Order: sequence, then structure tokens, then C-alpha cells
Amino acid sequence: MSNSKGKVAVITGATGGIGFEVAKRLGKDGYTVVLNGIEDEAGENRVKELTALGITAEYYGFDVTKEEEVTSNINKIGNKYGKIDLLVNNAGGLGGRSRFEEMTTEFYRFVMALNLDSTFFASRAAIPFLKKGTNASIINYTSIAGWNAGGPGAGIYGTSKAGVHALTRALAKDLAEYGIRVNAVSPGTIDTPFHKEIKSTKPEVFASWKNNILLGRLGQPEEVASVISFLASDDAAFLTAETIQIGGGQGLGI
Ligand SMILES: NC(=O)c1ccc[n+]([C@@H]2O[C@H](COP(=O)([O-])OP(=O)(O)OC[C@H]3O[C@@H](n4cnc5c(N)ncnc54)[C@H](O)[C@@H]3O)[C@@H](O)[C@H]2O)c1
Repeated sequence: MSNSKGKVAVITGATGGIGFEVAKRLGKDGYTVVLNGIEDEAGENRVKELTALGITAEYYGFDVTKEEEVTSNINKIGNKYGKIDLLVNNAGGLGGRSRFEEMTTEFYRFVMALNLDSTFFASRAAIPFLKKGTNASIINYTSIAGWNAGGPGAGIYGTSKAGVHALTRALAKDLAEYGIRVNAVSPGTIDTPFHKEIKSTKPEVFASWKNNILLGRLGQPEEVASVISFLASDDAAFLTAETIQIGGGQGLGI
């Protein structure tokens, strides 16, 4: 996509995993990329990596679960550039695993905050700046767990991602009158640090996951980034309120 010069993209949770690959891909597309994260040293190093590729990038450290931090930082970014063309609400995660009987309210609230509140906080703060953008859009992350309610102990993760699916459509309805598009990606199993615990504690389980995927392998972060690049582009100018599954045909009963 070569139509993105002069555009500004904010990507949350971009110090690793899918988020960093999204930042790299959008940077190659011509965007100025603003990376967010909570690991400041990694964030600064990521900016150096991107700068070495000729990409204009900067890093803002803030925790997406903290309303005040999100609002003030998105305001800073928006005021600096005078607009935001694209917000990618990538930050999110499992937060751990818990069965419902022993689930603490604190755990429940944390997982909902990490995936659902964060998407609401950042989107709300970005709206005034997206209104000044060109073909502006928001891209959220649900998950296959948002449809099948997640694996063992991941029920609240699945619930929070189902919330993101609905929030995507609700935001799309609300923002259509400004020409702001809102879509989501729904990744299947993508090989990132997200799975580091199971990869190290139950490698045989991790290795078996590919058997439930039609294409016979896990996805790579770049394969989510390329779909996001398309969704953000002018080629997708008539797409809103959509969720695109990126799972290699995952969970179709093989
Ligand atoms: N990897 C998968 O299989 C998969 C599948 C479906 C959906 N997803 C979703 O994709 C998105 C990216 O996942 P990933 O696989 O790259 O995970 P990851 O754990 O590799 O990366 C998550 C990133 O978010 C950052 N982060 C965590 N908490 C944060 C906070 N409070 N504030 C700001 N940043 C924070 C982390 O530092 C990290 O850079 C998440 O929303 C995840 O739920 C991933």
C-alpha cells in the first residue's frame, strides 16, 4: 500500500508480538508510527530498529488499562500531529487462566480492562483526532476465543474479546457520520510470546494446535499485519463494522 505517506498511526502494545510487526508494516507503507507499550526500554529499542529501516517512529509508554494515562497520552500524540489517521488497538492478552469457581473479581476486572476497557479508552480519546484524519479508521482485536469462548480457563478472555467484537460494531455505527471506519481482526493462533507459558510448560499441547488448523501451521505476526495494512488502506474504504478472521481455517472440525 503506497498511499499512506503523511499519515499517523498509533499502535498499542507494539513493543513485541503482533503489534511490533504491525508497526513495521505500517511504517513500510509510509505511515509515521507511534508505538505504545509498558516496557520502555524495549519500546525505545523498537523505535531504533524501525528508524534504521527508514521509518519515522516514536514511542509513548503508558498502560492501556489506566484511563487517565490513555487519555492524556492520546491527547499528547493527537495534539503533536494535529490528527490521528489510524488507531490500532492491539494491546491485550490472556492475563493468566482461571476457572470460574475460583476466579477472583480482581482477575475478572483485569482481563476485561486489558482487552475491552483499553479499546474503549483509546478509541474515545482518539475520536477528536480521527475526525481530522484522512480515510481515518480504528482497528480492534477480537479473537477466535471471542467466538468459541476460549480454551480451558480462558473464559473471561473469550468474553472480553466477544465484547470487543460488539464494541467494534457499536463504534462503527457511532462514527460512520464522520467517515471514520471501525473494523476488527480476529486472529487464530499466532506464534508470539502470547503463548510463551504453554510453549514452555506443555510443548506437546502447543505442538498439537496446528492439527486443528486447515493450513496445518500456526500463523505468523506478519500475516496479521498484512491484513491490517489492507484494512487501513484506501482499498478498504468501503469496509466498516467488519471482523476478519485470520486463522488459516482454524476450528472447522478437522
Ligand atoms: N497470539 C495469538 O494467538 C492471538 C490470537 C488472538 C488474538 N490475539 C490478540 O492479538 C493482540 C496481540 O497479541 P500478541 O500475540 O502480539 O501478544 P503478546 O503478548 O506477544 O504482545 C502483547 C503486547 O501488548 C503489550 N501490553 C501488555 N499489557 C499492556 C498494557 N497494559 N498496556 C500497554 N501494552 C501492553 C505487551 O508488552 C506486548 O508488547 C492481543 O490483543 C491478543 O489478545 C492474539
